[in-house]
Amino acid sequence: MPAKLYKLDQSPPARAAIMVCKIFNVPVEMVDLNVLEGEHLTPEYLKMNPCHTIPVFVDGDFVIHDSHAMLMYFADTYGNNSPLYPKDIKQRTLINQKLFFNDGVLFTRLRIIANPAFVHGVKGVTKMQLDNVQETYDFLEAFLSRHKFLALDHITIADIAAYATVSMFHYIVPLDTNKYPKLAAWLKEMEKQPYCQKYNAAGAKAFGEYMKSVTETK
Ligand SMILES: N[C@@H](CCC(=O)N[C@@H](CS)C(=O)NCC(=O)O)C(=O)O
Repeated sequence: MPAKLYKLDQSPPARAAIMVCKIFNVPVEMVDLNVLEGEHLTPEYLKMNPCHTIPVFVDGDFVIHDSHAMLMYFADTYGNNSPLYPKDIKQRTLINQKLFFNDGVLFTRLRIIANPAFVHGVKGVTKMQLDNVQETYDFLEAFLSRHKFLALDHITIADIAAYATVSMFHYIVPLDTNKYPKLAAWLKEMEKQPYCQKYNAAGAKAFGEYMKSVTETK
């Protein structure tokens, strides 16, 4: 049986997994999940991923239920020493740190807004939730003042994971490009990457516009 990636194009972690699969030609069958129909809540899906999140990668009895772990696994297994995830332990640690930053800070701050709206139909957003997104622009600007990209001076899997998330932020919190020039330049550079254009742009736009429509301040 071929390996499968359960995904949803509107989901940032799923898009990051798709982009890295495509970059490294990971042999995988892509399976779309309809969250609105509860396809992530079936007993079969919960057996693979009790947390019922998307994406999930399954290869026989080997299951990965976190996109960041997937990116590391895809790079190590199919990346052939790619600079996207170098073997040098210090560089790797800097990349891992920014992958955890995406999961723990960037994506979490988006998920707190997006999940209630998309999964549970709860509309509206608090000022604090928007301020939390705004604050990530300060973090990102500071990181991008140290290196050209988030972890190093070249693109790594951490940029791909973070871009999948941050490319949606401006729909809910407009970005002041004068105040955040490094972040604006990083967004522009990432936007140019063919895999971002092909596998991120449409999903980010669709979900971003949806988010904009449901996030009037409470
Ligand atoms: N840390 C996980 C987070 C995945 C996640 O929260 N995905 C959202 C979609 S963007 C989801 O599945 N939400 C549905 C749910 O939690 O029931 C990852 O990186 O894969």
